[in-house]
Amino acid sequence: MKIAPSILSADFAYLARDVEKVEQAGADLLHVDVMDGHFVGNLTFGPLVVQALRPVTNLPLEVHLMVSDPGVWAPEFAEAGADTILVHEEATSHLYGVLQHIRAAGVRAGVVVNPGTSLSSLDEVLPLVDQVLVMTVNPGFGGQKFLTPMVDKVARLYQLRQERDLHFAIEVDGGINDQTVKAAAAAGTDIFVAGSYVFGASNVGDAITALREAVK
Ligand SMILES: O=C(CO)[C@H](O)[C@H](O)COP(=O)(O)O
Ligand SMILES: [Fe+2]
Repeated sequence: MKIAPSILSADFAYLARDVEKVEQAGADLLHVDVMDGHFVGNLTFGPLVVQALRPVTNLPLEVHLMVSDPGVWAPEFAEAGADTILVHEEATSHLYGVLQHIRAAGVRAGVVVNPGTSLSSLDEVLPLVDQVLVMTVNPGFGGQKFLTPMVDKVARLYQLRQERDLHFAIEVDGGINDQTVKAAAAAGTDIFVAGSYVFGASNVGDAITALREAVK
């Protein structure tokens, strides 16, 4: 399993310090939630924050684009040093092209589905992506409750991957803690985003260890 702490729940006044903490605690990658106040009702980071983080960590940076114009912003985040860029299916009518452009820039490309979006809408892009992110909360805010019905969606995605002999990583995002992680893991998740559970803990190392222990 890979654990991707979401810096949405970090202390923004001490971002580099918090990133260093999770890196030392054994996080596998860093999840950066980019929100534009339009696609979702919250505003967070721009490419300059990714550019600032790049030299302070060796962790791969994955950018979760919750913006209305992913085709406009993806190149900016690629340039800023993103290793993976995740684009919402719901955000663009040019999903295939945006994913192609991300890959052409030498960056891993992923697609994201909101809880209400069917996996069938990903049929044509699955062979093109390195990662599929199943939202397990409605996007926009950290600290929300895990949507249990999404476990079945992950299981169906896992099955689809096998049937079509594809190799994308399966990721979940939202409401992951030492309990919800179990069902998500059993359904076939490879990468677990965790924001409030990790950064809200008194010891981030203990929180990351608890996630790993929970799925053993
Ligand atoms: O994309 C997100 C919200 O849109 C966040 O990555 C997600 O909510 C993580 O936070 P938490 O683990 O606290 O639920
Ligand atoms: Fe996210």
